[in-house]
Formats: sequence, structure tokens, C-alpha cells
Amino acid sequence: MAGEATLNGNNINGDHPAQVNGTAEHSKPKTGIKIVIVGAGFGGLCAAIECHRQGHNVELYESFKELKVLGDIISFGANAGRIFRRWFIPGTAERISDRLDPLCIKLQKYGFNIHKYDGELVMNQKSPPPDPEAPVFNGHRGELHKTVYNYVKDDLKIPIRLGCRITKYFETESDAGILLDTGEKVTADVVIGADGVRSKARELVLGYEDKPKSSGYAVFRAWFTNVDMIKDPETKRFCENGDTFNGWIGPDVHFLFSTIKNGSDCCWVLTHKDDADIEESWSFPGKLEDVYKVFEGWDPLCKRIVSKTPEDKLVDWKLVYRDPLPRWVSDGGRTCLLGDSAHPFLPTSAQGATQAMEDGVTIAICLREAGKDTVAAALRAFQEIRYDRVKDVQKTGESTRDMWHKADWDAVKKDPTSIQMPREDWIHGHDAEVHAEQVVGDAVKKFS
Ligand SMILES: Cc1cc2nc3c(=O)[nH]c(=O)nc-3n(C[C@H](O)[C@H](O)[C@H](O)COP(=O)(O)OP(=O)(O)OC[C@H]3O[C@@H](n4cnc5c(N)ncnc54)[C@H](O)[C@@H]3O)c2cc1C
Repeated sequence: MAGEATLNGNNINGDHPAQVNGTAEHSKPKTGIKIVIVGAGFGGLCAAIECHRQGHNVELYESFKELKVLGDIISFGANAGRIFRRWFIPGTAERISDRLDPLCIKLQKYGFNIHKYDGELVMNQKSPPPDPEAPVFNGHRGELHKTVYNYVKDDLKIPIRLGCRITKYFETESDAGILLDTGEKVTADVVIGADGVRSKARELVLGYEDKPKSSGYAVFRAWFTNVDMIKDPETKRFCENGDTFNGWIGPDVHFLFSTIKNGSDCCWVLTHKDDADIEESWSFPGKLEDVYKVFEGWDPLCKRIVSKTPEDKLVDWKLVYRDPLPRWVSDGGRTCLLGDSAHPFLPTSAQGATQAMEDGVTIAICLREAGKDTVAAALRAFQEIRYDRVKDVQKTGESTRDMWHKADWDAVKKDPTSIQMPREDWIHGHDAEVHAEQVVGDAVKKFS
């Protein structure tokens, strides 16, 4: 594709032309903008990579002391795949997507079997044809996280300081800064708070402490190897012929079960009503007995699948939510929120991590366009470009959940497709980089 229509030096796929041959510098000319990012989740890592690509000088601060492979399934839509495709291993033609792909579920043959809670198969939803330029990645969160983290640390050599808990964010007219729990202060031109649902950066940005609320739902979730699944004649079929994906839908509950890595790993998530107090924590060890209670009156296969789960792999994950924040940028315009700190998502949108990545792409481009002397305009432009899209995508978490939990089964009988997993083009067809390049000039001008 090198040499085709270009957009600010990128070809239509957003690849830097020389990178297609795998020999070019990874990033654009230096801007001299120093950026501190707090949080090495997908949001912070993506922002670091994109800021590096756009020529900024980035440092990451993270509270965990060492990287652990945590979590279970996480989804990245085609709108994230487009971003991953542009991340080359410097000096080579290898892309980060080449490393992610073997870790992820392959459903081209199988699709998604959607059942009513009593076991009746309602429909098989085919997977869309694969798009090499916008691949979809669904895999173990911890494994994908480690791959991206190592890319940032080892390939791009972006400094990451672990074991640094940020206790305060501050800013002056000429810089923004963070205070570490050791008492050390670090300043930069811009601070990005990619510090998750319990963001500390929010206190500076909003001027008050804003706690996440319970969404009224929780998810029992587990990831484990197929050892017991293949011993049972009733369940081994999910592990013998490649990857599978099945869902059961009932009133106020849905159960999704997948097998991954050629059927060797199993993962399920059971979303159900739960009004637990989430003041201190939102992730607890789960009990199989509690899961079985949710399945009363359900297809016995669901309980059979769950019974293969080693109990120590079971997590009871309370879903926190918040109304959209009034803003993501501080008064001084040098500190902003990004990813879950700005906008937590319900898992039914399957877009939380992807939207965090779109944020990272956008902020990096805004900062390059505005330059070192007008970073406040860049941060405000970032919010302007992203805010409404994020709000609209967030709503799909509720609409998909409600479509399943409140299904009218007579109507579904007449039109089984009414219950399929939405894959809307305005979400998945979006190219965050191309879009930001198109609108950034006007957006930055508006705030300059
Ligand atoms: C341990 C963990 C497991 C998860 N498992 C799943 C899963 O299985 N499936 C799924 O769909 N989603 C999971 N998520 C959520 C998902 O990763 C995020 O919703 C999404 O990727 C958005 O990422 P983010 O970078 O905005 O936030 P996060 O992924 O939450 O990252 C925020 C980062 O900021 C760090 N941080 C927070 N406060 C401070 C502070 N004061 N100082 C320094 N660092 C700080 C945190 O340690 C964390 O690494 C998980 C998140 C975490 C943290």
C-alpha cells in the first residue's frame, strides 16, 4: 500500500510509508512535549505508544510493582485492530498484531450460538469476514496486556516506573505534575491520568471526589484450562474441534462461554443482578454454589460447564458505572483523564479497552497539532473530538444488556436476528487516527 493516497504522511492504512518495508524510525519528528502518563493499563500503554509515534517525550508511572497476568477475557473490536496494525516492532516489518493474533479466539468456522436460557438454540450468528487491516482480538486480558506492555518497555524503550502510587495531581501555569507516595514530585508539560475506574486524577480535573457507583449488576467470571471439560462426554465437544462461542440468555441474566487457543482454554462470564456495596473493592473470589443459584430453571448444560471450573479461578466482579463526567480536562488545561478514568464501560459494550485506545490515538495527534506552547488547546480539542462518541458507545453497553435481559421470546421466534450481538459500523468501522487527523485542525483552533 506504500505510495497510495496519503494523510499527513501516512498512507490510507495509516502506516508510515517507510515502515511498510520495516526499516523506518517508529516515530515522527520530536515535538519537545514532555508527557507523564499515570497507569499502565491498555489506556495508558496505548497513549504512551501513540504519543511516542507522534514524536512526544513520554514517561509512564504505575502503582503495581510487577506485571501480573490478571483477568480473563477482554475484547478489542475492529476499531482497536486498526490501531494495533499500525504498531511496528522498530526496525522490522513485524507488527504487534502478529504477536496478539495467536493468543486470540478464532470463530470463522463456528460463529456464535445464541440459546434461550432453557437450552433452545435460537440462532447461529456468523462472524464477519476477516479484515486484515482491522482484525478483531478477543483473548486473555493478562496475556494481551503483557504483550503490549513488553512492546512499550522492550521494543519502544519508553520509560515505565513501577511501584509508584500517585497520591496527588497538581498544576501551575507552566507545568503539570504528580506527587508519588514516596514524596517525590514529577512535572511535565502534560499529565494524562489513565488510572482506571478509581482515578485519583479525577479529583484535580473535577475539583471534587467522584466515586463510581454500582451498576446493579455483577459478573461471575473464570478462565481455566480444559482438563475437566474434555473428561466429560457432554462438554468435550467444546474443546475438540477448535474454538467455540455459545451464549444463553434469560431474564436479567446472560451467560457467555468460549473456548480459546484451539479449545485448550475455557472462559465463561455470567452477568446477573447484584446490588453489593462496592465502597472498598469490586472484585472478590467467587463461589460455585452462588453461580449455581443463578442457574435455577436453566439449561443443565450451563451448570455442567461451570462445574468444570477450579473454584480458585472464579471471580465475582461487581460492575461499577458512573454517569458521564462533565469534563475530562482540568481548569489549567494541562491534566486530563483517559480511558476508564474518564468513562468506565459495561462489558456488554465490548468496547471499554478499545475506546481507551481511541483516546490515546486522539490525544497524541491533538498534542502534535497544537505544539508545546498550546497544550491546553490540545487537551480541550481531545475532549471535544472524543466526548460524544464515547457517550454514544457507552450506551450500547446498556442497550445490548437490556435487549438480552428483557427479550420478548415470541418476537424472537419471529425474528431470531433481533437478539444477535450488535456489530455496528459506526463503532467498528471508525478509524480513530484518520478521524482525528481530519478534525484536529479545527478542534485545536477552537480552543487556541
Ligand atoms: C487487574 C485488572 C484486571 C482486569 N480484568 C479485566 C477482564 O478480565 N476483562 C475486561 O474486560 N476488563 C478487565 N479489566 C478492565 C479493563 O482492562 C479496562 O476497562 C480497560 O482496559 C481500560 O483500561 P484503562 O487503562 O483505562 O484502565 P485500567 O486497565 O484499569 O488501568 C489503570 C491502571 O492505573 C493504575 N493506577 C490506578 N491508580 C493509580 C495510582 N494512584 N497511581 C499509579 N497507578 C495507578 C492501575 O494499577 C492500573 O494498572 C481489568 C482491569 C484491571 C486493572
